[in-house]
Amino acid sequence: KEKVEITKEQQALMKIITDAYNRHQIPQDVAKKLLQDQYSAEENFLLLTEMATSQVQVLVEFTKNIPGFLSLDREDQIALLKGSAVEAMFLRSAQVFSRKMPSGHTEVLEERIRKSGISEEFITPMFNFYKSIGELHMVQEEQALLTTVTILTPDRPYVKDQQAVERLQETMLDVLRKLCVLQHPQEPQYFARLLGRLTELRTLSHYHTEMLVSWRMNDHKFTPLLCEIWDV
Ligand SMILES: O=C(NC1CCCCC1)[C@H](C1CCCCC1)n1c(-c2ccc(-c3nnn[nH]3)cc2)nc2ccccc21
Repeated sequence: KEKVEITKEQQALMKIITDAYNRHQIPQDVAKKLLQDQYSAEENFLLLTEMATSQVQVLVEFTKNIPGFLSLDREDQIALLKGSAVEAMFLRSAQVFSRKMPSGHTEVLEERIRKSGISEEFITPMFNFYKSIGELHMVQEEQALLTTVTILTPDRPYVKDQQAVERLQETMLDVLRKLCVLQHPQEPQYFARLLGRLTELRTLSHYHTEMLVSWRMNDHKFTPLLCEIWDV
């Protein structure tokens, strides 16, 4: 049985990424807001676009802290951000949903999201994803590295130097793999399960444009940044 060991460099890399991930959190907590009051579909949609806009800004700041990201071709940096923004949003939403809350709060939050205005057909796949993320009980280092691996996906549209992105992603995957073995020794398949969630995430993100237009309301307004990132 080979001894899995995280090197000093990998330890330093993990600290940089986890600190950046925790530092670049959304200012106000959307879950708290949703638990406080019930809002109309219009108010919920506005809340979503506000949260998503600030999350994109936070994502840009976070990527600047990924060692090697700023050395990539600048247009490739943009392509990676644009290509991963929706997945990063659903991943962050899943982590918000899976956070430990006082008893009964998760059920209220789920109800508020179910009734928020999203069309029924997307509610099931979205919550299936949220619950499958919750079941993993990821530590914050795993959450930060999983988001980093998602951002560093080489086959996003318009990425020119895929090899450079692949090399970076492999560096992160190696740390994540070791971390999973050390954090979940009883579950040798944990790392594979974790990567399986990224496939589910990509599928969920394919629905995203349809999800947006299917909100039960007339006029869907977006911020300029979201028009750029969400292709709406
Ligand atoms: O604000 C939110 N998510 C932010 C979390 C932090 C990162 C940036 C996004 C939304 C809420 C908006 C207001 C109405 C209820 C949902 N949200 C979602 C969610 C719901 C539908 C779409 C979507 N996309 N396209 N159509 N609908 C996206 C995300 N899942 C959540 C799980 C836990 C907590 C909040 C959650």
